[in-house]
Amino acid sequence: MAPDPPALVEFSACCREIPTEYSKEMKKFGDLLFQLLSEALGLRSDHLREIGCVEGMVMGCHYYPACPQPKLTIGLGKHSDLDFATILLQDHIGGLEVLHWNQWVDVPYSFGGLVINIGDLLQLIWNDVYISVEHRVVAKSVGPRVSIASLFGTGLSPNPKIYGPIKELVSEDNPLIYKETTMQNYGARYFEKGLDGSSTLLQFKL
Ligand SMILES: O=C(O)CCC(=O)C(=O)O
Ligand SMILES: [Fe+2]
Repeated sequence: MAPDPPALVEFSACCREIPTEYSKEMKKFGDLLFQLLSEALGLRSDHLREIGCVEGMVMGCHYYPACPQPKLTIGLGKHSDLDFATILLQDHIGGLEVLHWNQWVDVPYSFGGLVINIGDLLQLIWNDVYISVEHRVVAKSVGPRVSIASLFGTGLSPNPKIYGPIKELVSEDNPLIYKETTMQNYGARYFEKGLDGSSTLLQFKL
């Protein structure tokens, strides 16, 4: 949906306006979110925007049908997002879980609530100051469940920008952990590996 949103005719007539409107609001919210994240790290408030963290946004719309045998299947396997950050809207069915101290913890549905997931590329440029969250979606016997993920990053689209740990966040106490990469290269490694439960970040450790 950003930087080049698809032409309206590419959407089915029934879902032209709401997703377009929603993506515009998410883009605005993304601008604010990355300002706050910059400030939280003691950087200038426009730091993350200036290096292009809000330039690209992909919207992933998920549909999980009700499952007759939820114990035998999984909605979406364990992974961390490859982008800078994701703003996630889930519905009342729930099922999203995050891995915390090796335990799966439920992320309950909250009316009007948005879940923010830090992605791999933010962990890389933050040099592990904050960690990209591993998460999954368990199958449910009720449903369908619908969720919309607004992923900030340009994924596999050509983008020459090079990303590496932000200088201000590297110190004697927090030495350089990751190699530099483009988003496209990171995305290619991420998809090549697939959702096997391990982190693509390991391939970028120095
Ligand atoms: O459906 C969900 O709640 C999670 C979706 C997700 O993890 C993703 O799009 O990366
Ligand atoms: Fe995800």
